[in-house]
Amino acid sequence: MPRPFSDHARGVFVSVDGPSGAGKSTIVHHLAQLLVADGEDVHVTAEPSGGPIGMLCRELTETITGHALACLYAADRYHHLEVEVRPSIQAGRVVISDRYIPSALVMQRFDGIDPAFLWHLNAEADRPDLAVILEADPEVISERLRERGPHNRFQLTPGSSHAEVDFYRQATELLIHAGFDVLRVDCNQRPPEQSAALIRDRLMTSLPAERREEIHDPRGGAGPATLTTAGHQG
Ligand SMILES: Nc1ncnc2c1ncn2[C@@H]1O[C@H](COP(=O)(O)OP(=O)(O)O)[C@@H](O)[C@H]1O
Ligand SMILES: Cc1cn([C@H]2C[C@H](O)[C@@H](COP(=O)(O)OP(=O)(O)O)O2)c(=O)[nH]c1=O
Repeated sequence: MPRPFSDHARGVFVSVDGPSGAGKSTIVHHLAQLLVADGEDVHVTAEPSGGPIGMLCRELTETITGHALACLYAADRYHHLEVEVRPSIQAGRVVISDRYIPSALVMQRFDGIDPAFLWHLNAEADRPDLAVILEADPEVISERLRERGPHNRFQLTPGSSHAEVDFYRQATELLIHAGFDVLRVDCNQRPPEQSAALIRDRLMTSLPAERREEIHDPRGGAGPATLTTAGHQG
């Protein structure tokens, strides 16, 4: 079962998902900067991870489909948790992952996979302390994607942004129903810096009191806040 917040030694785990072009990578970057300015040690990571299974995901997403690809992404997630995410959380860092479980509940739907299968496949992955879902209208994101060009085969299907937004809506409902702490952020009009500030503020209010006090304390002899970044950001 996913571990509750109180099991984390000191750190915090935040995931950021949302349709391609919604602004995940940009917002993750700004959020990390804000948290470092607050004195936090921050570790920015992404899925697929920079590890060996993540590399396979990147290599094979164009050629492997369906259940096999869903299992490959889930394998990467469990390995990523074990070797990178949990150790960082246990070291007291704020870990921000650009894509996590919600992306799996959405992207593999493009290959027609049953949401119940995707849910069970990911059921043992740690629950983030905060699951951020970026929301934007299909017209807004498809325009951004047109400008930058397609990143993957999912984006080549006509109307893919509409389907993706719809899949995210369903996934978000599922996550909320399962008790995830979900923060939906409307990214249609809001500049990415503002979205990042909103997430940071929400993070502060949902942290246990003793952790909030630590953040607001001057670091004293603790040394400067650090920002580490895993390879292969999205
Ligand atoms: N709120 C926003 N308003 C306008 N442009 C944005 C906004 N957020 C992101 N962008 C732009 O949209 C593009 C996609 O952003 P990116 O962060 O790569 O999205 P994602 O990681 O979700 O695919 C980038 O060119 C980025 O500068
Ligand atoms: C985490 C995850 C990613 N993916 C896919 C979606 C993207 O095609 C790719 C992530 O690449 P990324 O570089 O983040 O894509 P983008 O810039 O478009 O956001 O991996 C899945 O299919 N399932 C998953 O569980």
